[in-house]
Amino acid sequence: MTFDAGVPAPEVVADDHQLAAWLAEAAGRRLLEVRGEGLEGKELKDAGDAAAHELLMTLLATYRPDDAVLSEEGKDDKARLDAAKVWIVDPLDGTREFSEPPRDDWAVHVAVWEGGTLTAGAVAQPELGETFNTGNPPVVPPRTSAKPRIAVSRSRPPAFVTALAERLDAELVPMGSAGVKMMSVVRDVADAYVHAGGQYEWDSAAPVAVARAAGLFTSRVDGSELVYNQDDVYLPDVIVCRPELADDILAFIAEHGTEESRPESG
Ligand SMILES: Nc1ncnc2c1ncn2[C@@H]1O[C@H](COP(=O)(O)O)[C@@H](OP(=O)(O)O)[C@H]1O
Ligand SMILES: [Mg+2]
Repeated sequence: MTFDAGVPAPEVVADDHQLAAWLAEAAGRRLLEVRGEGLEGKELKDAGDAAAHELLMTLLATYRPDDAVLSEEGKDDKARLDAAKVWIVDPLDGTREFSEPPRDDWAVHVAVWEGGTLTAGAVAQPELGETFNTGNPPVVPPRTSAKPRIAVSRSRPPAFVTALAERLDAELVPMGSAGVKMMSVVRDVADAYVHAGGQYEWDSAAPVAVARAAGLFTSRVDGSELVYNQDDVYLPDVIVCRPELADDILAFIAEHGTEESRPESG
């Protein structure tokens, strides 16, 4: 089967925000197609990772031939460290959930890094028919829950987040994909996503760009800035939350640490 991504309009090609959204949406369509091919388990995971990566690499080579790319599924070309602009992509975030139809908690991440900072980003959630992006930043609705809700990994929730939830009198909302969890804060499905113990730049770059554009608080768990396009792309912790929760979350972590978080389990 030959997938047809279509052709982006000239104004889309001319704008990083719009191109990021178009690319994430196209890769999402490709992933929906792969999901319909009858594969299961590891075969479905591998097919999804590969198909979305290959499509994004082809499209980026076509529309941004001069820019560098850092992809979870590609070889890390360190030329990106000297590049003016780098596209940081996670072709399929929440691979585990992608392989468990009809779950909808998986995403495509496309971010742009330029001059030391994230300048654009898009997170597609194909099963929701939504592509959150910095070109048309989402408006965070008023909070509908008096009790804070903390989005947490469904397969490997860090132990300290359970303690944090007790302190804040919050409830945990388990779901897959780092991008889906950050967008859940944008969508008022959760009020915070707090993670430590392992992750890479592609897991957070695009959703952090979108969350910032939507006015949410973003940082490392020690309150320092999230920094991208580093030599070592391991970026193990992140907070995305409604601004009014940031002080309490940072204070709890400063006091108790994140030590109990479990190491990578695959
Ligand atoms: N401890 C850890 N070490 C490395 N990567 C981690 C991790 N915890 C979560 N991640 C990555 O963050 C993403 C979201 O995970 P989770 O759904 O458990 O919250 C997944 O990305 P991928 O699906 O792209 O591999 C996962 O691999
Ligand atoms: Mg990922």
